[in-house]
Order: sequence, then C-alpha cells, then structure tokens
Amino acid sequence: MDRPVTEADLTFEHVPETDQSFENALAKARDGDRLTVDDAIELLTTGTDSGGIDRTRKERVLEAADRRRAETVGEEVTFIANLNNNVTTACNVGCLFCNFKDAAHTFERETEIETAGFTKTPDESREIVADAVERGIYEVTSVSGLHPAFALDDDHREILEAHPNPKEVNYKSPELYETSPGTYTEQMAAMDVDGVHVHSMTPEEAYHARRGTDWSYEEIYRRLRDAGLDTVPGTAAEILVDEVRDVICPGKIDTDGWLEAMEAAATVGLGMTATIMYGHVENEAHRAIHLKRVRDLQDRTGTITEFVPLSFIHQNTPLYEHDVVSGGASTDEDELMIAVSRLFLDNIDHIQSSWVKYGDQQGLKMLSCGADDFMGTILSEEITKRAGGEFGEYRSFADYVDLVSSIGRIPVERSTDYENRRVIDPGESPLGPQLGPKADGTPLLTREEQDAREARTAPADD
Ligand SMILES: C[S@@+](CC[C@H](N)C(=O)[O-])C[C@H]1O[C@@H](n2cnc3c(N)ncnc32)[C@H](O)[C@@H]1O
Ligand SMILES: Nc1c(NC[C@H](O)[C@H](O)[C@H](O)CO)[nH]c(=O)[nH]c1=O
Ligand SMILES: N[C@@H](Cc1ccc(O)cc1)C(=O)O
Ligand code: SF4
Repeated sequence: MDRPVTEADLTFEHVPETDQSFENALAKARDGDRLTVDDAIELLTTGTDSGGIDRTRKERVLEAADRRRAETVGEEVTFIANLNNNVTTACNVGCLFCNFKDAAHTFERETEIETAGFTKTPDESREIVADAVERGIYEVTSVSGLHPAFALDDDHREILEAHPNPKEVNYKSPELYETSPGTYTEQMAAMDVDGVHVHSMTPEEAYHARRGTDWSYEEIYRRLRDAGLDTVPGTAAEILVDEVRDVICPGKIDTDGWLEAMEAAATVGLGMTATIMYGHVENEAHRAIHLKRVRDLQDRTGTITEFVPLSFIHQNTPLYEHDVVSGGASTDEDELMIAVSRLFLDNIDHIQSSWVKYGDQQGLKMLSCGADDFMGTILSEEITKRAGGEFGEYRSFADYVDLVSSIGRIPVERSTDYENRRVIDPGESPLGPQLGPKADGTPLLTREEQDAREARTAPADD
C-alpha cells in the first residue's frame, strides 16, 4: 500500500463475538468464578447482543468490580514515593503510538539537526536519583528509548563492537554520539543509591540488551539484578496479540518474546508489574485475550504485583496524525477496562489507576471501579506529556492524602512490592515519605518547586 493504513483498512481475525450472554458473564463475575475470554468480552462490551455501551449494564459491572476490590484488598488506597528517571529518548524502534522517542541520528556528533531529546550519563542519573533519595524517594522507575550505543555491559559492548555489520543489530559506537548512556549495568549501579528500589528494564529493553548475542533473557536479567536492578516494569506489553502489534509496533518483540522475557525475570527472582496499553486500534476481543495471557503468566510465575491499564494518549502520535485512529478510549471504556481487569485477574491483587493518564478526578473515580493503587509521586513525566497528556508531572504526599481522603478511603504509602505499608493519618505532620533510607520526612518538593507551584495555581491578580 502506498498510503498509510487507516482505521477502515483494519480487519482483524479476532472480533468481539461470543456465544456467551452478558447476564451469564456478570453472574459468574459476581460469584467469583474464573472468567473466560468470552466472559470478558461480554463485560467489556456490556453485551455483544447490542452495539454501543449500555450505561445501566456498565454500572452493574463497575459495582461488581468495586465489591471484588473491597473483598480482596479492603478500603486502603496505596501510592509510592517514587521518581521517574528515564535515561534517553533516542530510539529507532518506531512504535506508532509513541511520541517519547527521538530519531537516534539527531543525537550524533556529526549532525546539523539539534535533537529535541536527552541522554543522561550514568553519573547524571546518579546525581538525579541521589537528590530525590535525599528528599525521601525510595523507588526509581527508569524506562528509556533503545539508544543504539546502549550495551548490556562491557562483555556485550565487546561483542557489538566486533560485529561484522553493527547496523544489522541496531548498534553504533558511543563515540559517535554527543552523550553516551554508558551500559545498562552502569546505569543500574548508578541509580542504586543508598538502597533505593530500582524498577527498570522492560522486556523490550532486555531484548536490546541481548541483541547480537545468543544470551538468554535469564542471563540478561541476572546480570542486571547483580548490578542493582530490583523489579521490572511490565510495559512494552501494549496489546499482547500479534495482529495488533503488527499495526501499532511492528518493530517491537512479539507476544511470545514479551512473555519469555517476563518469565525469565521471574526465574531469576525479580518481581514485576504488568500493563495493557489500550484505546487505539484494538477491539474488546484483543483486550480480553491480553488479560488471559497476563493471567496465565501470573499462574506460572506469581511474581506480578500490580496490573496497570494505560489509556492511549493520542494527540501527538503517528497513529492519530496519520488518521489510523480518531482518538483514544472513551470514559466508559476506561472504567470498564479497570473493572474487568479487577474481575478477570483473580491472581493479581492490585489494579493501578494512573492519574497521568486519567487526571485526578477520573483517577479517583477508578478507585471505585476496581482499582486500589494510585501510582506514585513520579516527580517527572515525559511519556504521556510528549504524547499530549496534560495532567502534570508529580503529586506530593499532601496531594495524595487530600485526594484519597476526599473519597472516604484510607491513604497508605507502600513499597514497590506492597510489603511495606504505612497508613497515613491526614492530621499528622509531616505527611512526607517515611519508608525511605533517609526517612526524615523532608518535604517532597524543594522550596523553589513549592513556590513555583503556588504561583501557577494562585488566582490571577486583577
Ligand atoms: C515509552 S516506552 C519506554 C520503554 C521502552 N522503550 C519500551 O518500549 O519498553 C514505555 C511504555 O509507554 C507506553 N506509552 C508510550 N506512548 C504512549 C501513549 N501515547 N499513550 C499511552 N502509553 C504510552 C507504552 O505502553 C510503552 O510500552
Ligand atoms: N501508571 C503509570 C506509572 N505507574 C508506575 C508507578 O509509578 C510505580 O512505579 C509502580 O507502581 C511500581 O511501584 N508510572 C508512570 O510513569 N506513568 C503511569 O501512567
Ligand atoms: N512508563 C509507563 C508507566 C509504567 C511504568 C512502570 C510500571 O511498572 C508500570 C507502568 C507510562 O507512563 O506509560
Ligand atoms: S514505545 Fe519504547 S520502543 Fe517504542 S518507540 Fe517508544 S521508546 Fe521506542
């Protein structure tokens, strides 16, 4: 085809059609029976017997999910004091839903083009994380573009440098770039400040860290773990159905590759999260199959601590700009995605509501649709912002306590693995992080940041 693919061109093998009825599926969900893919399709569509979403049926699904949430985890709403420290935006994988990336050639020394992106050296990463740890952060989340100069470690660099055709394996020497990201193990070690929890290396990044070798994912994750990695973010999952991946991320590892990497991380003892990125070209059958693949993986490993539905942010993405999609998920679809995740994933305790994707108001609503975790302080956000999201880059503990208390739930700070938890009394002072290695309750934001924030939110002078 010499024109870009559009929504009308897409025909999928998997379509939302079933022999199940909505009422049967809902009855099973209410009874706590394990749901099938067809059950999930019925709930996500509020019945395939009619088109569009039926609001009354939707409310019944949300109610069932909210009840399941209360039975499983009670009334506490958790969140974490964390920092996002993404190392580089250089990436040539070309996912059509992503505007986080910048073409890697714009980072080269010998280029006229000024790059719109960034690359941090390991020393720079350490400084950023050390500063945040100083302020009470105890998790760093780090996801990055697949910079061509990245290697797993010195052994891997040697292999890549000796490769007869480095281009074939998406490798270029660090000397060619203005700034080198170093190696993945150097970045892990650099971010491992004072025992901070390092949450990093998605399956896609792990694939990049083994390119041009015959090393297994176990070997990759073992070396990363030994360098300081603690848990793995289960992003790059997108939709775990290859006919969808072929459209939105043809350059990425396939479904089996993603599952293999996650299983390997579990085998070497790493905990992990899992995600779905929905609301683009996929239909409810794909969402349901995705949930089944995640549930099966968790049956095999038991190491997934939370499931995170990531609603597609469309504004600045190639998928939207090339008219492949006309927007993202509707609010009804968002609520049903959270609810059916809770009902279907009977082996994952926590469902996360992302304020980055939904905003505060809808994010809070999700906590009554099946979600029980409200993400983290993050302090910096680039993925959603660059895609056109407008819900900001951080939340303080005071924000969290206000928000969670406003819906009559209990604010609780947690560790990445949910093992350490601290119920926060809204009346206490300070509210700040207390689980951290420097647990002195230092406010999350510096004075300057607080002032800047107040200036932004203050009513304009007349
Ligand atoms: C930007 S990538 C960074 C890590 C690494 N390059 C990878 O792909 O695994 C992390 C995740 O962000 C999510 N993401 C990217 N663009 C998005 C968008 N426009 N809307 C919602 N989520 C998005 C995707 O789920 C993706 O896997
Ligand atoms: N949902 C989003 C997250 N979630 C990850 C959490 O912040 C945290 O790292 C995890 O729960 C492990 O403790 N992070 C983002 O940057 N953006 C999101 O939309
Ligand atoms: N980085 C992802 C979110 C994410 C990160 C880590 C996780 O464990 C889960 C989700 C995004 O903003 O889209
Ligand atoms: S989602 Fe990840 S791999 Fe894909 S283009 Fe964006 S940064 Fe690169």
